[in-house]
Amino acid sequence: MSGPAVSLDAVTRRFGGQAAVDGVSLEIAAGSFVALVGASGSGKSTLLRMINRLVEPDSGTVRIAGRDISAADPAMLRRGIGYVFQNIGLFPHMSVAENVAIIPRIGGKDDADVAALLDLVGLPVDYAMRRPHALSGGEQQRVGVARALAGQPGLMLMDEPFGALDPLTRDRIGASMRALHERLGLTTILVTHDMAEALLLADRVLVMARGQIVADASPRAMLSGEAGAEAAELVAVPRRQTDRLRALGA
Ligand SMILES: Nc1ncnc2c1ncn2[C@@H]1O[C@H](COP(=O)(O)OP(=O)(O)OP(=O)(O)O)[C@@H](O)[C@H]1O
Repeated sequence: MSGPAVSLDAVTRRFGGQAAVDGVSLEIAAGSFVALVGASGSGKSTLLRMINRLVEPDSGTVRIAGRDISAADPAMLRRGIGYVFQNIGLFPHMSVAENVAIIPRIGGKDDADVAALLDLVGLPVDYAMRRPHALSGGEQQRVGVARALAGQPGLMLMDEPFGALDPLTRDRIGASMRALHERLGLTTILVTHDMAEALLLADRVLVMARGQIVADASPRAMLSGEAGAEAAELVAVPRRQTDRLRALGA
């Protein structure tokens, strides 16, 4: 099984005359893991949210598995797409199990196998009866991932999902997301501010600036400086940190 291909053709979205996403054309291969990086305000979230129609483009076409999504019913469309974002917003009055099961229930699908989903995201099964407030931030994000997976999506859209987590937890959840991506044959698009995370998790890194894709390369090509000045500037940050750490340890 493989998640769907996603394609954008000259997609533009303006807010108050300013283009947040400016004529972006892009082909994302089925089953790939793509990271979207770039400065704050460069248009990453807007681009991502046009793929599940939380934001509508002013012009251009978004296709999933070759189908123009503007013709789809937005609710139906979202049933096939997992969406995880920072501070996922679990329902506080519901148990973890109820939070996870709500997506398939809304979608009219069979009940979710909550135990299997918790296991998939690395949470103990006995967490199922807890309320969200009794979980750490990282555990809540894992529940958010389980909830997003409950509808058995082929496509996962992740918007800074690990942003509020400590670095160790972030590293662990990132690695388990990559493993889940492989295991479930997903297509994954991850928005992140962390270039090291993008380089370590993704097959392909897209750099956005001023609403456009200004670099598009594999992590290896990004690291070797073949992806242009904007990418080199971003890659320089983790590289400088690594050098400084190495110097400290010497
Ligand atoms: N609903 C909205 N109304 C008005 N302007 C918006 C709206 N959503 C986004 N924008 C503007 O569009 C631009 C791109 O925003 P977007 O959230 O896509 O950037 P981003 O790269 O995801 O930023 P960040 O990394 O800070 O999350 C910004 O200038 C933002 O202020």
